[in-house]
Amino acid sequence: MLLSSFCVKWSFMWLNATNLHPILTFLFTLITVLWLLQWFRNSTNEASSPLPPGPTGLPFLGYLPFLGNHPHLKFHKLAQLYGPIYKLMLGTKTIVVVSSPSLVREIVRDQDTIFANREPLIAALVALYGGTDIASLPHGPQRRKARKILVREMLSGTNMTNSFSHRRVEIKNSIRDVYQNKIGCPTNVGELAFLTATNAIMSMIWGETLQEEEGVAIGVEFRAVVSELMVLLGKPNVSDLFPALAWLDLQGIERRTRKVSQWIDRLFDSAIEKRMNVTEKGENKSNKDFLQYLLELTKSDSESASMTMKEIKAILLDIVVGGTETTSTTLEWVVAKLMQHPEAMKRVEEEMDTVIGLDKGIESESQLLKLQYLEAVIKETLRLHPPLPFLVPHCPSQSSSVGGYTIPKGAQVLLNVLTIQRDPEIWEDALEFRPERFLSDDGKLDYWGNKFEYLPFGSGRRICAGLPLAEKMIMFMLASFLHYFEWRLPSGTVLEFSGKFGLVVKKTKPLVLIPKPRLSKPQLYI
Ligand code: HEM
Repeated sequence: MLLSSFCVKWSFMWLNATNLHPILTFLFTLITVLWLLQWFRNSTNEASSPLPPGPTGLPFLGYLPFLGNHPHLKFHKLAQLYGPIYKLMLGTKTIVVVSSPSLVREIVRDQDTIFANREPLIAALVALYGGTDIASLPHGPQRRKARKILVREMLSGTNMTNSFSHRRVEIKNSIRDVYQNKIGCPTNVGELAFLTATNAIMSMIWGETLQEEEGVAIGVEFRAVVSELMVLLGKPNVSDLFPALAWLDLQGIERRTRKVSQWIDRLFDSAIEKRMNVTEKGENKSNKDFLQYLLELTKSDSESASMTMKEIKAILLDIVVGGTETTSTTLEWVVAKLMQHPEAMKRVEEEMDTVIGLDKGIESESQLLKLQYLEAVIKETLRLHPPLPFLVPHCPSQSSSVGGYTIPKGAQVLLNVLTIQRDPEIWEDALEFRPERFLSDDGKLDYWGNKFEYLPFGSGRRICAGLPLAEKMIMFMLASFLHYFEWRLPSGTVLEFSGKFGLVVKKTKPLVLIPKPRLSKPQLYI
């Protein structure tokens, strides 16, 4: 019955289409064939073991027309309707959404080798050096090598301690800038956080390579570029969903991504050229920055360590793009939550007054380690507003069974952290902002993804490679912004908490606040 009514509708559409332009006729035929192939493939799978349940959608397009402007909220709603594992089609792509800790465990622990793969989409291939960056590479030796270089070299315990001074200088610069130029003025908190994070990360990567004024100018433009890239990477792209149509680039995503990535490539070229000039002159031999270390790998004889220039740029991209928007978005959500909950803000301030003191600045990492309530506030915000609510899609290298359902090879698997972290079956008063819950758990819920009910950084082989840096940066920036300044909403402003979809979900309406100094001595700001 369903099939026959579909056939009638379809023949009607077909007849109309054939009266149109021959290109449309060609497209129509192509899409029909692709859809039938997909339908046939799915029915064959279903015969062996069922695919997960899920909404049917329209022929060819699948669920695409129903996703709306807030796909993250739609995926969250569908989890409530279809349960902990559901499937939907977006064009020719199978999307599987997994929303329970026990099924996540099956994926990132029991079958991690199969699911630790990625299938980079067109925007990622264009922007991320042909998908040679850590986040896009499939599970295998090349990814292991790149990840090892990032995690063991740049983010090793020693390097994290040594790079504290870089973070301190850049955060101090931002504090001075706010004190001198923004007191009493509406200030975009996300933008401030982004510039601070970018400067701190760039300073760790290539130290003094870029001059100060050049750095500030780059920072402002860089934010626009990275924000656009995150949207382009997260947006459903017709070219991915219907590969046969990719050459048309109907939404212009490939063209826009190419433009953005050329901008970033020029930035890297300029930094690399300057670093090479400095190295040739024989300067900076003792205190190597990360770029210098990477460039030395281009000359390494060992195959397991040597890197091409393209691979180096891909790692740089992982750090500067992967580390800036995520960190600043988290910070913006945290400050927004604290503005909404003045009692929590008061407790944060009291803790800082006791640990640091109103007559002192933040000078060491050990001070930050004592700010336990602030840490709980960050964790609670990441629970309610994970910046990557579905992580980065995982893609099984072979068909596999999860929760009794087949997940076909090549499906895009979204681990629905948003729904898990707001599940009332798991969390008491799940939708309430209650940082205290992280104080009474004896530190069991950390960021390392061992408890599958709390995964803002993912879990398993693909867990965020920048986690040690992310943790330190958020804490340091946040503690500084809140210790040095008191923030208030401009009159007539209403706080709102909707998120704008992209790979990173950031606040739709930027958080704008007015700062006022908190500390007793002006010299602490200079
Ligand atoms: C608050 C800040 C951050 C958050 C919330 C965050 C979150 C995430 C998440 C959810 C993933 C995907 C995990 C998965 O697919 O299972 C990821 C991957 C990744 N992140 Fe982060 N991240 C943050 C900061 C950073 C920083 C500072 C860096 C770089 C220094 C970084 C580099 C990476 C890389 C390279 C990957 C890919 C890992 C892989 O596929 O093997 N991230 N991050």
